[in-house]
Parts: sequence; structure tokens; C-alpha cells
Amino acid sequence: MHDAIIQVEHLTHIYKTPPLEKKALDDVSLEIKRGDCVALIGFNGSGKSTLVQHFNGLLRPTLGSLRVDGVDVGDPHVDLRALRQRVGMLFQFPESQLFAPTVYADVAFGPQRMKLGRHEIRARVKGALRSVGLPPEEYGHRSPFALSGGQRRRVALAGVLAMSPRILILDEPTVGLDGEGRAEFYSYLQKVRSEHGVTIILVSHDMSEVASMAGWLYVLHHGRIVMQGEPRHVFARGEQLREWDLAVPPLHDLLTHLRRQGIALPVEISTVDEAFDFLQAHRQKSSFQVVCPEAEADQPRR
Ligand SMILES: Nc1ncnc2c1ncn2[C@@H]1O[C@H](COP(=O)(O)OP(=O)(O)OP(=O)(O)O)[C@@H](O)[C@H]1O
Repeated sequence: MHDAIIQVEHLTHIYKTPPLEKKALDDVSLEIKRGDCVALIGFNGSGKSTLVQHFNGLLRPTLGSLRVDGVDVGDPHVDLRALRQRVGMLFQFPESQLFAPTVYADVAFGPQRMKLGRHEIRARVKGALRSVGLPPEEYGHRSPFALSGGQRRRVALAGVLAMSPRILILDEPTVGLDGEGRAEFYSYLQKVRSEHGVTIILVSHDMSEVASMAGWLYVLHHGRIVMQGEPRHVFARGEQLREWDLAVPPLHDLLTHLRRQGIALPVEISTVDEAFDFLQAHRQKSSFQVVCPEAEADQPRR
């Protein structure tokens, strides 16, 4: 496909740590289009990290092939340094890698290593900090260690963005953040995506979390892609997902239950609002009623 930024064909990866061998990926094929946001979902040890480490050449295929942004990652003669600058990776707990005395210095570290000019570095650092909601005038001079957990993580994201990656890989990006920190992180990630047009790959155990961002999910199990599709279609197969130890978002469990009760909810429904609108529109035809507790609570008691 001409606009694929990542093409993986029959990729197998075997870790050879004598005397043991571990097949971590088994005949994986996929294509990710430029500008898309996809998620790799799977239980512990299913091969997610092994797969994404091929995307910037940290690992090379044992068998099969992959091309990333036009580069043949499997070719041992290819120098992958340029590719690594185009593929930004944010590992779990990235804030633990922050080290500089100020937010500005931390974000500037990557562009400085790229040997860019002073003006370019300044423009990139300021732009990256603005993208993650930390205006440089306010946060640039502060110590990253004096910020909240969520803000520190956004500093780490700005550090990757300042390298102007074409592909951004985020491994469990919100693990350890509270609900508010998670929501904030994803809203800035959404902003980054629209502003920078970057291709995003999310790695997670938590399907409900990535569903709001990702347009396509790949489910990994024992190193194989066992299911893929739009989140709403994947979630509709809850029983199968549970067999692979994956939790289905609670809304989708409820929708499945209602369908079993004979309410013909279309598979396109994937948010609470969509479910509510559908039930409202159909209540005339059906024997059930939609009760809105807030509206009820507003009524004076008789
Ligand atoms: N360096 C290594 N040497 C040997 N085996 C490894 C190595 N790294 C990972 N593995 C094994 O390969 C398999 C896939 O691991 P991987 O880390 O890719 O899974 P994962 O889905 O990312 O897991 P998690 O969600 O726990 O991070 C696991 O069985 C793991 O134990």
C-alpha cells in the first residue's frame, strides 16, 4: 500500500539467550498508514514491546521483513541512526528519565544531540512545550521535579516531540497516573496528533483507555495477531477477548448484555452518549423506558 508508513510481513522474532530460545513474535503481518493512530493490545508477555522495538530498529527480525518510513529494518547493512530520530519512543514511566535542572534544558537535550542550530532548538522546544500544555514562559525555567506526575510525563512527551518524529510510539503511556492525569495526557496527545500529523502507536493492556484515540486495534496473544479491527468491532467480541485475559470496557459488556436481552443495539454504538441516544430514539417502539437519574433528581418530590 503506497501510504503505509510501517509494513510488517511475516515477522518472527526469537530471543536467543542460551541455553533457552523464546519465540516472542510468530509470523506477524500488519500495515500502518501515515497519520493513523493504532493500538497494540495484549496481556503480559504477548509480544507488544518486542514488536514496537522493531519499529525503530532496536531489534531486527529473525524471520520476515519490515519497512519503516521507507527503511528496510531487516537489512543488516542499513544504518538505522537516521530512522531512530524519526521514530520517537516513550517508554513506561518516562518521567524517570528526566534529569536536567530545568524543563527547558530537558526538552532541548534531544535537538541538541541532533546538532541543530540555536534558533531551531529554541523554536522546537517552545513549540513542543506548548503542544503539551506547558507554556515555555511559565514552565521552561522550572525544575521538572517540582511538577506533578502528569506534568512530568508531558515534559517527557515534549522531549520526544522536539525531535520532530514522524512516528510516535507510546508504551503504556498513562500507567501510574490518576484518572485526571490520564484524561489530560490523552487530550494533549490528541492535540499533538492534529497539530503534527504524526503517526501514533499505543501499546496497552487497557482497551477502554486507548479506544478513544485509536482508530484500529491489533490484539496480540502469544506473539501472534489474533484479532484486529475498529475498537467497536473488536469490543463486540468480548467473550473471545476474555479468553485472552483482556478486559472488555464496561460499556461494551453492558451493550452485549442488552443485546442478549433482545434490544437490537447496532454494533456502531461505542460511547455512552451514542447508546443513550439510540435508546431514547427507540423507546417509543419498545417496552423499555430510558430513565435519566439526574433529570429525576431535579424533579420536586411529591
Ligand atoms: N530480552 C529477552 N530475552 C528473552 N526473552 C524475552 C526478552 N524480552 C522479552 N522476552 C520474552 O518474550 C515474550 C514477549 O515479551 P514482550 O516484552 O514483547 O511482551 P509484552 O506484551 O510487551 O509484555 P508486557 O505487557 O509485560 O510488557 C515474553 O515471553 C518475554 O518473557
